[in-house]
Amino acid sequence: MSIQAALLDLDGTLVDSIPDLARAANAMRIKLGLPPLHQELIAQFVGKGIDHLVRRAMTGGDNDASVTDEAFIVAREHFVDAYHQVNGDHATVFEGVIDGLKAMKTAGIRLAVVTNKPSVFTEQLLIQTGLRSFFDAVVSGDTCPTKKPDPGPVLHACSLLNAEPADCIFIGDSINDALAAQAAGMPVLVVPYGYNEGNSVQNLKVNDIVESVVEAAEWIERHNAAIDPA
Ligand SMILES: O=C(O)COP(=O)(O)O
Ligand SMILES: [Mg+2]
Repeated sequence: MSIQAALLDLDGTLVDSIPDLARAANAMRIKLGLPPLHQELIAQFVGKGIDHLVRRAMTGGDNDASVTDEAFIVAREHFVDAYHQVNGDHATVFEGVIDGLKAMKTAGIRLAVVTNKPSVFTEQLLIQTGLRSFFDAVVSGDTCPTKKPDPGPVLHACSLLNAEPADCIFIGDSINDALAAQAAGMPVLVVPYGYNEGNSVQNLKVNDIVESVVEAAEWIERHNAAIDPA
């Protein structure tokens, strides 16, 4: 079947949101009496939703350090307050995103965002960056009972788009996207410029690595032309 819909990840694929996420994480740390962390380290904590980011930012990435539920609740509130204030301020749309989305739209491909970011922040960021109107559906980290790498949010996006998973493709930047898309039964392309928890995308099991969303649009066009030559 030809590809009829594309599901795109947000942080690290469409938008470089690290400057704002790092500001909010460091504002949280300062409230907790902790020194700020380097932006590059904070970037490794992004991709599994904000609860994961808050926990990792509290411990400075030390997986063995324990965080009490009470301390986590306080820290999360600090993070959410700070991120509300800065979300979108220093975020930039990656090169090739607008042209790639336009090309897919022109080709009749329906588009959805599937992100682990909570919906209040997703909507704010999509509107502020001017990307919201490209998308027929948006699934955020709190839309479904589970987050990526679980396939639940990916399958939910398919049903919102009225598309079978086998007729969709996922475009993301991390292992969470690759695992969720594969478990949902669709091919996945990854971009190398995102976060992927500090690891290279070269080792991910994906259908292809594309340099940009424009290249992803070209990949889909080639795929569809091979299946259904005009
Ligand atoms: O961890 C996050 O909040 C961002 O996640 P995303 O890469 O799924 O957009
Ligand atoms: Mg991402």
